[in-house]
Amino acid sequence: MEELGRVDLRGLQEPGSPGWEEARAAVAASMLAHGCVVVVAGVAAPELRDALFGRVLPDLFALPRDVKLRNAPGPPPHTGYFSHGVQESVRINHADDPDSVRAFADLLWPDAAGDKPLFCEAVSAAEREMQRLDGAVVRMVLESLGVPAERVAAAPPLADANHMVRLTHYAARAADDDGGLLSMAAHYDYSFTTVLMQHDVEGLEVLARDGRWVAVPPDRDTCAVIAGELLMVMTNGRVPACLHRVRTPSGRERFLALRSTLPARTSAVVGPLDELVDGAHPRLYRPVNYAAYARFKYSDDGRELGNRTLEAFCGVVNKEGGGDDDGVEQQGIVAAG
Ligand SMILES: O=C(O)CCC(=O)C(=O)O
Ligand SMILES: [Fe+2]
Repeated sequence: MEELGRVDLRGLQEPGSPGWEEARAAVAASMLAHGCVVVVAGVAAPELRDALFGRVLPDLFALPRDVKLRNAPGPPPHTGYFSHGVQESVRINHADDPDSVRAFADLLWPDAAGDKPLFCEAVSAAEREMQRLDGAVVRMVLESLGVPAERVAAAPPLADANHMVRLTHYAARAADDDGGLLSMAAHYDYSFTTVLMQHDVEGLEVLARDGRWVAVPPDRDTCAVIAGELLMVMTNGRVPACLHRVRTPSGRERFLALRSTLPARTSAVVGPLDELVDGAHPRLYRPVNYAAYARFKYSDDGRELGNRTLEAFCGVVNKEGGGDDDGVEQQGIVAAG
């Protein structure tokens, strides 16, 4: 049985640092098998992580709903605030820019109320930590697939990206004796990657390659890095998008901070890297405008397809001796993972 990798990335953020190659092998093995790796973080000050989960997130979600709704700039999936079942979530685009975080804080706490400096410091520190981990994981995966370093550095997840942060609250509910209740149904993220920062309360589960649901422990010094659908497209299917869900059998209230990498511009088109398409690896996806894909995924038609939207939208069925995209059916590739 193949386990999810757990790799210590402390002090290992740059290619060439001692231990990089060993860590790269472990990260790539787990990402290529499961679309997920658990990384030991420990870069940001632990007191800021404690402040984020102990004060900042509870204060944020204690605000009245109409206040949180001020941050709702667009329809799904760009919604800045949504609530569904026990889940409630806010989204901050370009959260690597301290001004974006500050603008979000100003929107929710327009006067002096609320500890805005702590909010901004804790959210920005978490974003920086998750961005560093994400950058290392993406570099390691692409390097191990043989993509040249300069292409890796220029590729959209590492350059020209929207580093989007979502902060989520799951309300407490009665403990679930048989553990069957989901707080969030199984889904793929449409991002390149998502880094998930849990804190003490269990919830994240990922589908491993052998078909088992694996709970990712909510350790304070780790983050999970999962592949989204854009990374699967970009790597021509080599990295499977990670199917994941949220299940909290203890019923405890839970907070989560996540950071997703998206293309910086909604006009961006993502396709398989040329280096990853060859005779042995025929093209699996047509280039996709990610914003159009995201709209489709959350449309009525998309919802009907459940977790098979990517293949329906841009999957290529390769025929023996084919290569003519016009005659290609738009269905049929089964999602890896
Ligand atoms: O709460 C979690 O651990 C996962 C949340 C998630 O998958 C999402 O918001 O897309
Ligand atoms: Fe997700």
